[in-house]
Order: sequence, then C-alpha cells, then structure tokens
Amino acid sequence: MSLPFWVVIPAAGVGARMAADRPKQYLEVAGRCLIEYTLDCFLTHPDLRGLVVCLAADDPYWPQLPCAKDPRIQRAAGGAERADSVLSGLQRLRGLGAAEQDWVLVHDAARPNLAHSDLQRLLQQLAEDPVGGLLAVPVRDTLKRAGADGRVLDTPDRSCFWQAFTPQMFRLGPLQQALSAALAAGVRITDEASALEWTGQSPRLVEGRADNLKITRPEDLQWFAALHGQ
Ligand SMILES: Nc1ccn([C@@H]2O[C@H](COP(=O)(O)OP(=O)(O)OP(=O)(O)O)[C@@H](O)[C@H]2O)c(=O)n1
Ligand SMILES: C[C@](O)(CO)[C@H](O)COP(=O)(O)O
Repeated sequence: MSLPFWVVIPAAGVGARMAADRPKQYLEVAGRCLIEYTLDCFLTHPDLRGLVVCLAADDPYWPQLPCAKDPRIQRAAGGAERADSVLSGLQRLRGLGAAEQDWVLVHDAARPNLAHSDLQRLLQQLAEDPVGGLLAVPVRDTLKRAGADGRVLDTPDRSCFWQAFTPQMFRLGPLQQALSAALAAGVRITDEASALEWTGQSPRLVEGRADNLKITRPEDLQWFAALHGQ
C-alpha cells in the first residue's frame, strides 16, 4: 500500500525538564543527536513527500547536522508553544505545495524510538479514515487523581484511558483549521488530536509500542542511551 504523506517535526522546545546544557533534541547518544534518530524513521520511508522541522529562531545546533543539507527537509519557525510550532510547520507545508486533503504526520523531535512497524500500522489503519488519528498505548498502571494537598482523591477506572503518543495523522486542511480555531479561542492544546476533538471530531486510536517514549527527563535519556549500548 502506498500512501504519500508529509511530516512536521516540532523541534523548537528548550527541554526545561531535561535541564541539560542544550535543548534535549540535540543531546547525543552513540554519536548522534536524538533528532537524527527521529528523522531517520521518516527519511527511510518511500512514501515521504517532504518534511518540515520547526526550529527555534536562535537554534545554533541544526545547521551543524548532516541532515540539515537533506533537500527533503525544510525549516519553519518554531512558536511559543508546541501547538504554535506545529501551526507554523503546517503553513510551511502549504508553501511546499501540500494540498488540503494531503495526509500530514506530526511527530515530536523528542520521540527518537519510533518503530517502522508503528509508522506503517498508523498509515495503513488511517488511510481511509474520515478524521485521522494517533498512535497511543492503553494505560497499564493504576491511575490516581490527586488533590491540591498531594493526597489521593480517587482511583478512576483506567480501562478506557490511553496515553497519546505521536505521530498524529490528519489531513492538512482540517488540522490547520482546527488548530487555528482552537488556539484563537484560547484553548490549551497539547496535541493535534485535541484540536480536532475541540471541533467535535473523534480521532482514531491506533495501538502502538509503549517504547515510543518522549525523552522528557534525564532518566528517559538514560533509558535511550542504554538501548544503544551506552
Ligand atoms: N514551543 C515549542 C515547545 C515544544 N516543541 C517541541 O514539541 C515536542 C514535545 O514537547 P516537550 O517534550 O514538552 O519538549 P520541550 O518543550 O522542549 O520540553 P519542556 O516542556 O521540558 O521544556 C518537542 O520535540 C519540542 O521540541 C516545539 O516545537 N515548540
Ligand atoms: C504531543 C504529545 O507528545 C502527546 O503525548 C504531548 O502532548 C506533548 O506534550 P509536551 O508537554 O509538549 O511534552
């Protein structure tokens, strides 16, 4: 099955929770930056139409990477929040010729362990979907709702809870419209699916691997480094 798609990689964050000497997407494991691992999964896919990385205006690291010279990769200006960066990336795709109904996959630069099998499953399961969807994993731990005092309020039924991952896959026009409208309404948007939900649509959950982790804190980086024998 061939399904051409575009990719937007939000990579303009500062990585505050990592507390490193540089934004976490530029931390190295086995001689390569996290973002290089992330990009590889898409750059090796035959149906990739083009890819936009959303970068901070003062990012001095990107130009030093070999992939910065890849003609399939274009840059867009990152924004104050992740959603603003994504919106900027979507606008850049239009400048590259992407059309309203083209599929766009949005994937965090900070998720370097995306499996090819997960990417293929997302594309296959959503190819004919009227809305689009996202990779996600059913919650495997008991959940606790916390009170302001830091004590347990209650234990919600976890059977219907999933963790949202990326890539999240939507058609360019509907995604851009939903994201723009939700942000204009002051809605706090932390993933693309929540913008579509805000417009009353119901994205599909595609079960993926639990190790498609977002490298957020130092222990996440230690896990990824161990995966690569470091
Ligand atoms: N204004 C922003 C904020 C985040 N991101 C990107 O969105 C992804 C997921 O965000 P997160 O894990 O929160 O990254 P940071 O914002 O860098 O982390 P922190 O919240 O710890 O500062 C990352 O690839 C990050 O680079 C972005 O493009 N633009
Ligand atoms: C998009 C995301 O990775 C889905 O889980 C998550 O919402 C990003 O949140 P962050 O606070 O920007 O890391």
